[in-house]
Amino acid sequence: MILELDCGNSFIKWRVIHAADAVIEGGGIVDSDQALLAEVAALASVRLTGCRIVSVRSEEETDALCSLIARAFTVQARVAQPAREMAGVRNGYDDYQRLGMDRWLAALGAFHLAKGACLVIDLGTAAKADFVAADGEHLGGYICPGMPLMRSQLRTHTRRIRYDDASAERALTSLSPGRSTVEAVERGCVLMLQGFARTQLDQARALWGDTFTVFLTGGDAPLVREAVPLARVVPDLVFVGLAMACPLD
Ligand SMILES: Nc1ncnc2c1ncn2[C@@H]1O[C@H](COP(=O)(O)OP(=O)(O)OP(=O)(O)O)[C@@H](O)[C@H]1O
Ligand SMILES: CC(C)(CO)[C@@H](O)C(=O)NCCC(=O)O
Ligand SMILES: [K+]
Repeated sequence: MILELDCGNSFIKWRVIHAADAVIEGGGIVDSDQALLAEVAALASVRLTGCRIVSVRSEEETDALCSLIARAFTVQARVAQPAREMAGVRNGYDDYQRLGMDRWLAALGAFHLAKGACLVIDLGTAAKADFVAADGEHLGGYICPGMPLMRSQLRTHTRRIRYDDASAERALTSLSPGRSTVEAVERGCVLMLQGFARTQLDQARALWGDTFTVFLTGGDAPLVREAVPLARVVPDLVFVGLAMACPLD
């Protein structure tokens, strides 16, 4: 079985798949390396034969995680590396090594699934959009603060915005104008996220008319789902690209 890891800025998404047929044996989201080891170890009957990782963390942090995995499961992790071109997609950055690996792999996965022009909207700690043309040219993209960053900036830089996570969740049962601080902030930030997604869609239409596929991924994808009804929601899009960039046998 193969352990797959997507190390974002706030969370690590993991899953274990069968090497032969990619059937998913288990998975989860954790907020630390130690929690990851505990959850993977707790998965009964797991004998890992390989591990592949995509990370947007520092090289030191990623190396440390690889060492932990090597010690705990005796497998050598393969870490996805930047490329100028892969699987028919050409990296659009002036310096291809600077493009976030999560964005690059999501773009590879999306182009593979769409087999044509596509827009990827990935809503995590940061909100990202990437454009890949029908000929595989990655045109570039956008990075904005995601929901967690918008929220924490408001909390950090104002004196009177204070609320707990439970009331934040309750506030999102509707998007009508807020009648309390928590409603005003939470709904306002969701509308920002939806506005981001709609603007990307407008750009894609201007470029490609109606012939493109929109993919929605990342932990906060559900918050904009209704704003982008055409989108294919693919929570594991980065893993699709990871398998392409790091084949194991
Ligand atoms: N089960 C979950 N665990 C943690 N976060 C979740 C979960 N479900 C939804 N979320 C939301 O997903 C968001 C984080 O998304 P994601 O995990 O894609 O971020 P990330 O990969 O750490 O960030 P980035 O991709 O920008 O580096 C948070 O705002 C959180 O509220
Ligand atoms: C934008 C983030 C932080 C999102 O996870 C990541 O893709 C990253 O660190 N990218 C490097 C900067 C860039 O993509 O231009
Ligand atoms: K991510």
